Amino acid sequence: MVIELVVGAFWAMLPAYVPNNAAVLAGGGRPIDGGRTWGGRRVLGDGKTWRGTATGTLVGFALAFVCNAVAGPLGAALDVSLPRFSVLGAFGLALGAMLGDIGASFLKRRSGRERGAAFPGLDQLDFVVGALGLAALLDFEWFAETFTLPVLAVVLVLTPVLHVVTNVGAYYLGLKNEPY
Ligand SMILES: CC(C)=CCC/C(C)=C/CC/C(C)=C/CC/C(C)=C/COC[C@@H](COP(=O)(O)O)OC/C=C(\C)CC/C=C(\C)CC/C=C(\C)CCC=C(C)C
Ligand SMILES: Nc1ccn([C@@H]2O[C@H](COP(=O)(O)OP(=O)(O)OP(=O)(O)O)[C@@H](O)[C@H]2O)c(=O)n1
Ligand SMILES: [Mg+2]
Repeated sequence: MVIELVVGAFWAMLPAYVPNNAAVLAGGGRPIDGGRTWGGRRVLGDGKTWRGTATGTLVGFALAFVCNAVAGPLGAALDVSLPRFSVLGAFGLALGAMLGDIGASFLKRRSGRERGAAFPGLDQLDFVVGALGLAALLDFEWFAETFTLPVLAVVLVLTPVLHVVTNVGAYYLGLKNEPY
């Protein structure tokens, strides 16, 4: 049924959703590009740091094991079947989410956008493409079992909505400088 599909898709994406939240909360320090420029513009910019990337990846990866531990009782209480994460699948989702976001910053700088500028569409889906791509690359069997076509369709519709809601929430809580 639809509710089970939406809850399952949200659950399967949690290790990809949380890394960017954690990076915002823990970010700062040395930028990944070390201040280097390409074509007169920063390669990535000060918004992509080693600390944010490492913390985001670790938090997303660790969350997958918490999810695995509670999926049984929580699924039973909600009367839904919640997907489990393989080690490589979890790592792919967490690191891939960070890499997707970093890739988007690279594209933003190449297209002349300064740090913090919006790139509608890319901002909402960069981490989804990175997360699903790396998870599929690292553990395709688990990926194909978990991210069936209906689940992928829900992820593509649900994520931009959640991204807008969390970013506007984080902006009004003073955690982000821009509401996107
Ligand atoms: C475990 C840690 C360290 C933090 C978790 C805090 C938290 C409240 C997580 C919610 C996780 C979640 C399920 C999010 C799904 C939505 C999603 C697609 C998020 C993608 O991340 C966006 C992030 C950075 O965006 P960008 O790098 O692409 O620019 O947005 C910023 C988020 C934060 C700074 C984290 C804290 C956010 C809040 C406290 C916002 C308050 C949230 C609401 C009012 C609504 C929450 C709604 C949902 C969907 C649960
Ligand atoms: N890999 C990352 C991703 C995010 N952040 C932190 O989270 C903040 C918000 O993230 P994001 O919106 O992705 O970065 P922007 O500063 O908007 O930069 P960009 O335009 O390059 O996306 C960043 O400023 C930075 O403090 C980080 O340290 N490392
Ligand atoms: Mg931003």
